[in-house]
Amino acid sequence: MASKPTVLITGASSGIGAVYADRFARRGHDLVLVARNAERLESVASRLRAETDVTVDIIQADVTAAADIARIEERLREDERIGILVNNAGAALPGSFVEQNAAQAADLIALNVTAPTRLAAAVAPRFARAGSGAIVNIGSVVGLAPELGLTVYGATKAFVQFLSQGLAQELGPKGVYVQAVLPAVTRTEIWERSGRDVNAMPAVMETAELVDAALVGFDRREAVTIPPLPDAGQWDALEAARRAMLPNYRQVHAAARYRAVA
Ligand SMILES: NC(=O)C1=CN([C@@H]2O[C@H](COP(=O)(O)OP(=O)(O)OC[C@H]3O[C@@H](n4cnc5c(N)ncnc54)[C@H](OP(=O)(O)O)[C@@H]3O)[C@@H](O)[C@H]2O)C=CC1
Ligand SMILES: CC(=O)[C@H](N)C(=O)O
Repeated sequence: MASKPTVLITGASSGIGAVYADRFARRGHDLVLVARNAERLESVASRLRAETDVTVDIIQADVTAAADIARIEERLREDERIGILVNNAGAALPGSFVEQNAAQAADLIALNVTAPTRLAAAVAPRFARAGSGAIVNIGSVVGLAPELGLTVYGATKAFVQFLSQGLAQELGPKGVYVQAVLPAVTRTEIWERSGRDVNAMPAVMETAELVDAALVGFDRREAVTIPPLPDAGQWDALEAARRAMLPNYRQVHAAARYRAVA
């Protein structure tokens, strides 16, 4: 058995996932790479096999297809070499909420919400039993910003963040590390695929810088890593404000401002 855990990365055929594959390979981790486009996956895999000593398997799969995700879940449950899951596969939608339709929203939720939840659920019991392992979930700063007009996409990413923070609470004491990574605009195909021009954005991070920063957070075992945020204190303040409200939710009566005036 390899001394370093194998890393399973979804959405590794391009963009952020392909850079994660590169970086974990260079750290000496064997890889299992997942995406729909087998040719592109194989191209990433063969380059990494040539440039590093690691073993790279590919799984051609659509994580929204029942039979395909079942195969990945089985691999996560049974392959004890896999010690890190990177839930990265994702997409965005073109247009505004009224320009999108219900089927597009459901498809996006299947990809950005259901798939990472299922994969985390498949692997978490084994990691918890072993007392080790890591789950990295790629969210987005859009999940913190309803103002941006990317409502369904942002809602899926808010879910990813909550899922990650909740899993960190549940699994952290069992020795399992869970990280939410929240990129902002990063130069990848997601923009073109969702009908947007990344070059029209005022600030764009390159994938290498994004992933290298995310891995600094990973190595520090941060629960939430926001690579573009200059002042970490702003995130800490948001978390402190949220936590300060927790004891106030336990009430028998509605708050005074909601009581009917006699
Ligand atoms: N780029 C950005 O500005 C930001 C991106 N993110 C997040 O980063 C993650 C990676 O996206 P990014 O690298 O930007 O975009 P890309 O479009 O370059 O990568 C998306 C990856 O997901 C895979 N994928 C898409 N749909 C499926 C599917 N149904 N089944 C399996 N794999 C799938 C794609 O491969 P294939 O087509 O071969 O299946 C591809 O490898 C996403 O979760 C995204 O939301 C977050 C914030 C900002
Ligand atoms: C909106 C997007 O497409 C982007 N992936 C982001 O999260 O910023």
